[in-house]
Amino acid sequence: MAEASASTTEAPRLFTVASRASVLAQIQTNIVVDSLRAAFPALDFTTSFMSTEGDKNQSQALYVIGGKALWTKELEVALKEHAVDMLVHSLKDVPTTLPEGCELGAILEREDPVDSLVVKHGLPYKSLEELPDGSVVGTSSVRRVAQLRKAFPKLQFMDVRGNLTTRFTKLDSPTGSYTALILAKAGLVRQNLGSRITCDLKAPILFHAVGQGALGVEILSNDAQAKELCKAITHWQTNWKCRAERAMLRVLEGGCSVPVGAATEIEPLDSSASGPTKSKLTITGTVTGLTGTPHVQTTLEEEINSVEEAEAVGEKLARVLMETGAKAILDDITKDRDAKKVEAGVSK
Ligand SMILES: NCc1[nH]cc(CCC(=O)O)c1CC(=O)O
Repeated sequence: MAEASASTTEAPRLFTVASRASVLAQIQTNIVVDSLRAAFPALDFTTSFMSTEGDKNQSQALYVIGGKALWTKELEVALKEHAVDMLVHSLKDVPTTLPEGCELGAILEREDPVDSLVVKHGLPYKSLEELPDGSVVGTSSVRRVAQLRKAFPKLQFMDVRGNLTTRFTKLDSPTGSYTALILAKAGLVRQNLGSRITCDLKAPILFHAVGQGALGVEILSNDAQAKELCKAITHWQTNWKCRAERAMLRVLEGGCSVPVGAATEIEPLDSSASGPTKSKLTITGTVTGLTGTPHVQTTLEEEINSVEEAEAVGEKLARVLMETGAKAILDDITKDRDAKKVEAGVSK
């Protein structure tokens, strides 16, 4: 703790922890600041919230307005200008490759990473199986639609954008067209809306997104003090699992808008160890065609001793997936998207 405080000749450093201005982002930032304060009671922390391009542009499809960097770019500018010290992100929204000079300093303990079903207020259904034929299910994730289309061919999946409040208003409106929404459980729970969940959709029905449910803290690579603070709030099991998932996605070259799913478990093999220790990592990766087929899925189970070894397992998993059909699926999607961009008048 003492090493992290400023030298006695200078004023103590105030750490500004920043994120997007959405309700969820603010809640997540407060989780990070609470952990920092608990670990470093003598240091000063404050928060800063800014709206990003992704928050402002809610009408155009995500593949038109750009990739994942949409949510992080403005924040990274503030980080690089030293206007703020740490950025809090939903890890699943963080690109697998960060800009030069930035890195993920911390990954905090994951909430349940699964997706959940929320049914329109007043309707008696609990699960996707119970929804009447033709029901409209709202989700803007190609991963969810691709994986669910084959098992539920009689349901219609429709895009829904906006923050959680907007989405719930659209769902519950008596004249609205949605019968249900699929959302990440973690976001619902963190916003105290867990009571609206009618069921969880887990593997093997639906594999969650890479990094889903975990918080990531981005810092400048040359900020040794921030790095040390981040190390103290990192949950090593979540870190190993999510680094493996992200390494897989990096090799698959997918952003948030590719139908890649994951399910990861880690079992420490030395139960007496309190920190990172030899563990059994079990990771499943999936890549699904946009219509539900083809679907490739592989599970690797390996003993690992470090986060680097976790990443190596994720990379290996991606290579196996690529060789067994993922490459054809992803190439197809890229072609299709480029064609749509040309139609929409956007240069690639
Ligand atoms: N893409 C939007 C997004 N980014 C993170 C979350 C929820 C929290 C999380 O997964 O960590 C959500 C909403 C959702 O997918 O329902």
